[in-house]
Amino acid sequence: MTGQLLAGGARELRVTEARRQFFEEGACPEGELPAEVLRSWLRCRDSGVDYQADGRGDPEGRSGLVAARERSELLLSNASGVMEHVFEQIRASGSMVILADDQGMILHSLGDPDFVNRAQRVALQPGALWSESLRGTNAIGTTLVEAAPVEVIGAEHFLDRNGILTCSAAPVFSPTGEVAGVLDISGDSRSNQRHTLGLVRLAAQLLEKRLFEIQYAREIVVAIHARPECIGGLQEGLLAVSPEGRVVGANSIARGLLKSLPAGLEAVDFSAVSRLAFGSFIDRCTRDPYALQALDLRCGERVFARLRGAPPLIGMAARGNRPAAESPARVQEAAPKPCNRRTGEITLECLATGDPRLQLALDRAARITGKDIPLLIQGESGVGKELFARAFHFSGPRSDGPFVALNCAAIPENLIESELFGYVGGAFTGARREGSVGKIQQAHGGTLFLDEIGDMPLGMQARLLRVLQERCVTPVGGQRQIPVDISLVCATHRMLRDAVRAGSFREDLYYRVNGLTVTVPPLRDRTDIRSIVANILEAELAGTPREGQVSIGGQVLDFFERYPWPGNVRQLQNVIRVAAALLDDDETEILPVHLPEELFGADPMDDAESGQGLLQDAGQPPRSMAAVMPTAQPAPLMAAGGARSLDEIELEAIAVVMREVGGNVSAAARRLGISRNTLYRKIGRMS
Ligand SMILES: Nc1ncnc2c1ncn2[C@@H]1O[C@H](COP(=O)(O)OP(=O)(O)OP(=O)(O)O)[C@@H](O)[C@H]1O
Repeated sequence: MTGQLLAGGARELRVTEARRQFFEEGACPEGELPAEVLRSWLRCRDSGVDYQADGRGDPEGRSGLVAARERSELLLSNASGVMEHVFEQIRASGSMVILADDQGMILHSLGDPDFVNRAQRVALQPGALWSESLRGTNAIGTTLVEAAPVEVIGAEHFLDRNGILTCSAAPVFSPTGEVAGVLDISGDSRSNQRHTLGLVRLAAQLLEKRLFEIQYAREIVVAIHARPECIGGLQEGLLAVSPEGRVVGANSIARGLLKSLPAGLEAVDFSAVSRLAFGSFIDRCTRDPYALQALDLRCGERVFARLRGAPPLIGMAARGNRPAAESPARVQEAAPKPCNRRTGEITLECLATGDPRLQLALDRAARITGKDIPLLIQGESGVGKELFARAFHFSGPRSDGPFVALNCAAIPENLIESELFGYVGGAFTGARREGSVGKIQQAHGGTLFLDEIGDMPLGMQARLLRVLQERCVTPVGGQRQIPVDISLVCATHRMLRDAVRAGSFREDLYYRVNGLTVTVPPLRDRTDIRSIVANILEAELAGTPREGQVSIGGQVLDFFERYPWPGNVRQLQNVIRVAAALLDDDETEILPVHLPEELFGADPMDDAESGQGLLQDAGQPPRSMAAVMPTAQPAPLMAAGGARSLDEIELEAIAVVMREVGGNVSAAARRLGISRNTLYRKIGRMS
């Protein structure tokens, strides 16, 4: 403390001497004063401010104050809470907290009565103008000029009469980057506190944040910071972005991070500050609203980012690359989107590969896109119901909105409620402090896909019905109803009508969810297997060096067309994935040898023992891959043309053993005394 006093005393002496040199000798005492104070002294001298003045600058009349307060109403009404909070920290320190507008007019103050009386003697009170041009160097006026926090202690004030003050001030920036006002803490020059400037800076940031949140309550707000742990705290940068991807607001921290935002923000596109397009950012956030996304900025820095606010805003954003007023009819006229099977962005048209039953379902679904009619998709497991639902979503006017899927059979009954409806912070033990946004809300502006709706618990069915009727959702533990705008698509592998009869599915919900019912046929009944295979292979190899290089052998395709596919398209997809992975570097055709072992007869439906097999009757579905192995009739060692080659004999031996073991490669390898890999290689030569 004594040290601090001594340091304070030495500083005072230095400033007194600098003052003498400046005013009496016209010198510029560099190094003796903080740079911003010296800059200010020079400005004051250049503009003719009289440092000995004492009669100027009395408070404006009451009408001036009323007008100024009206002009800064938003600032004033939001500042009082912050000011009270700051005042609590400095109470009894002989100080006051002051809010001034962007001209330096004091709008409001809170202070210790003792100091308030003394402050009034120098007109530090509401209604007084503390611009630098009027009162010389002072924390409020100089902060406005410098647009940065400033501390002015004792004799550093330009006017002699203000030497009794010590003042610390920080600018409050508007969300468009202009200085909207100044927060200041002033006290007796003898009681300068070291941390005051830090405190007033924090308070200004808090106020800025509040103003930002109010102004952009309806916009998409993105929180950013270079350090992930700062997101959610006072230090986070905030960006407000319009649904079209235009940055319309940024707090001062975000401006610091982005480096090149102009004040006023006219026409700044998100892509001008970030390398990741706004639509892609929104997509990532929609997939996981709580994950931090890394954003590489155009200025070369990397920050972490998270969407703030309720997901309804996400929906609006995602839709927003097109004007809100655009009619569904026009949207449908737009050029069809190309299929992207890897990202799941496909349309109903992409799914039309020639099967007449599926075509009927596609045509009917296409007629209701953009209409408020719920779609119910029926079909066995793995037939492509979710893919159908996605295609329906991407074929309609909501295609730029989120597609949010929930499998009602895959999550425990006690979690469905919070997954679907979300919850507020502290709603139950183990709940996240910040709460969680449910799938229904996440789907706002887009499509909610409820897979296996028939497995939804009855209690949940009642709540879902209410949401569908009222178009509002109330998170678990919350009171507020949040409006939602969703298109509903449900899927089930069982007959919902039977579930209604059995009492496990509510009849009223049944009628709500099946506006239109379509059925996706099982793979064994489809006539377009070759097209599906081609699509799967293409998607599987896309982006790899083998893209477009691999084909599927005729024998394998024949087998695929006759196999019953109990696991439907999902099983077929796995088979092709494995086969593609088993290809050697120099192989470009998928052959029987590349197919997974279970298709070779390990299957319980294996028909090897039934005597059926290698030579199938046309039209008879094979039960195993053994059925498509080459015919293996034992042949004599000597043929008509003389002794046969060792290769031929070896291949025949393999074919005989394969037949005996019903196509089971492991068993055949054991019996032949060679490894499975060697056997695979040799079988490859046979095909
Ligand atoms: N026509 C198709 N072409 C290519 N791949 C397809 C096709 N139909 C479905 N698939 C693929 O098959 C897999 C299973 O499809 P999907 O998940 O849509 O089936 P589902 O009927 O919803 O399954 P479940 O009943 O188990 O939920 C997915 O990986 C999907 O991409």
